[in-house]
Amino acid sequence: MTAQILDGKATAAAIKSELAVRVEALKARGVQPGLGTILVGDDVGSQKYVAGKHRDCAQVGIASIQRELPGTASQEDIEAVVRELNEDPACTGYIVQLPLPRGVDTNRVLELMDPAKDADGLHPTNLGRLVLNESAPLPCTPNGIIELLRRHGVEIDGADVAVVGRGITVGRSIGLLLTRRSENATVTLCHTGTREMAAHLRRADIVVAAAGSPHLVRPEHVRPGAAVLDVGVSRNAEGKIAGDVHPDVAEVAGWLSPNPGGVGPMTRAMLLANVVEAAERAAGTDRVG
Ligand SMILES: Nc1nc2c(c(=O)[nH]1)N[C@@H](CN(C=O)c1ccc(C(=O)N[C@@H](CCC(=O)O)C(=O)O)cc1)CN2
Repeated sequence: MTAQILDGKATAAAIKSELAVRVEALKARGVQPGLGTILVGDDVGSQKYVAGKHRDCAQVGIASIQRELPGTASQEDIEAVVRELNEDPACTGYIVQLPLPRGVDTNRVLELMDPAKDADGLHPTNLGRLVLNESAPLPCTPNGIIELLRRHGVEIDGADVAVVGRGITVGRSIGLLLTRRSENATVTLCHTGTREMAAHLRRADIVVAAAGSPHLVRPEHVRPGAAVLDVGVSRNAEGKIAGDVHPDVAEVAGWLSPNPGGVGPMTRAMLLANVVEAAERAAGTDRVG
């Protein structure tokens, strides 16, 4: 078997075209959505991801607001920029690029954000709303994974899903989305303390690998025909990317998201979707395009 590719790049391009129409409709009503980013430090990966977010904004007509701080910035320096974007009317939504440098209290920074401007869906109020089944911006990578599966016709309803990794951008929140009535999956969250991880993976219809551990998921871990999403990214000394999924998994899986070109572009597309939805909500209608 050779897996069908879950093409995130092409899917994200289609989503961006749909969003561009909605942004036009907002602008026709005098509403200009604007995405802010706060980048602290000089991590090459983070710089690339933030640059990509602003390229996407230009493509769909969203204004860009960029704030950069050195890796030596203090907690107070970062919080001052958060307060500034909370108050800036041109910034209709924003993100704090993660991870923040060691020593910074990430939770305190996230909690200081205005939840109405939280374009990542990572503010505790918005995560709480998700738990309570209330309307909230959805975390971008989990939402991107679901959209990627849906648009490729992979059955989620009733599926057994194994997630590897308990980070805040993916592992912690994806179960909240996948177990909603609209998705109806059964989710097992595996992590470094999980015994028999191979057995959990082998049983799954869908595997989401988000551990940041190169080639952790190997062909013998995957049920033939399963869908495998490669989310983790590790970079070697030369900056070359390795995903969490071994390339030979393509011989066993029914669907496989490439890395790069899979979940990453979908994460960015869902960020834009959150910005557009927030602007539409603020304009007094759920969808104007
Ligand atoms: N505030 C946030 N921080 C982080 C998030 C997040 O959702 N919000 N997720 C990740 C990084 N991330 C988004 O910020 C992200 C990762 C990957 C990509 C992407 O498009 N990757 C490309 C490859 C790019 C390259 O060459 O390196 C791909 O997969 O094709 C975009 C965004 C952690 N931080």
